[in-house]
Amino acid sequence: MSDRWNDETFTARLREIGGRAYHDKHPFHVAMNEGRLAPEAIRGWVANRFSYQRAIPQKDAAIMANCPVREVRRLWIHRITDHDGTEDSAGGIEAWLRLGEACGLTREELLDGRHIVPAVQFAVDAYVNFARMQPWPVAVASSLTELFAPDLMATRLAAFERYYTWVQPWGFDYFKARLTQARRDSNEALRLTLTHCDTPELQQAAVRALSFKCDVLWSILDAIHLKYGHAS
Ligand SMILES: O=C(O)c1cc(C(=O)O)c2c(n1)C(=O)C(=O)c1cc(C(=O)O)[nH]c1-2
Repeated sequence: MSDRWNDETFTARLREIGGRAYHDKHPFHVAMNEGRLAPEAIRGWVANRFSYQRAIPQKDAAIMANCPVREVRRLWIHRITDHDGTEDSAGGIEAWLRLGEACGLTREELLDGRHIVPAVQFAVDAYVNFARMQPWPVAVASSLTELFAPDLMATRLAAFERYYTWVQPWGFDYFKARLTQARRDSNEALRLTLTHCDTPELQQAAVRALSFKCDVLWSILDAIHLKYGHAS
C-alpha cells in the first residue's frame, strides 16, 4: 500500500494534471486565442458551452446532496447561486445568455439547445453523473480544473477584445466575473480536497477525478471543433 502524500506533494500531483491535460492547450482554444476563429465557430462554441454552464448548478447540488458535513455545504452553496442568480444578481447563466446575444444568438436558440452537438451533451452529462456517483470529496476535486481557468479566461478576454470586434463588448461580463470567482472557488475546493481526501486511496481518486474532468472539457472542444472547424 502506498503512503499518504503530504499537502505539498498532493498539490503538485494535482497541478501536474492541469499542466498536461487542461483544455487551454486544445487546438480549438489555441485558434480562438490567436484570433483565428470564424464567427460561426465562435457562435457554435458559445451555444454548445451553454449546456455546460447550465449543468454546473446541478453538478454542485449533487455534491451537496452527497455531503453530510454542514460546514462544507455552507461553503459550497454559493456556487449554485453564482450561476442561477438571486433576487439581487442575475448570475452566470444569465450572463452567458447575454454573451450569446452579444454574439448574435437569440436567447431562444441557446435555451432550446438546437445547436448542441450530442457528444457535447454526453460529456456534460458524464460530469454531472460523476458528481452524483463519486464520494463528495472526490467530486470536489474534479472541479479543480478551475485552478487553471483564470489564466485562460484572461487570455480569452484579451483575444475577444482584440480580434472579435464584431462581438458586442457588453457580452464579456461573464468572463470578467469568472476571473475572480474561479480563483476563489478553486482555492476553496483545493482546501477541501487536501482536508477531506485524507487517505492514499482518496488522494489517488482525486488525481484521477481531475484527469477525468480534463477529459470532459477536452471532449467538449473535440466535438465543437469537429462540427465548426476553426478557419476564418
Ligand atoms: O471557460 C472555461 O475555460 C471554463 C473552464 C472551467 C473549468 O476549468 O472547469 C469552468 C468554467 N469555464 C466556468 O465558466 C465555470 O463556471 C466552471 C465551473 C466549474 C466547475 O467544475 O465547477 N468549472 C468551470
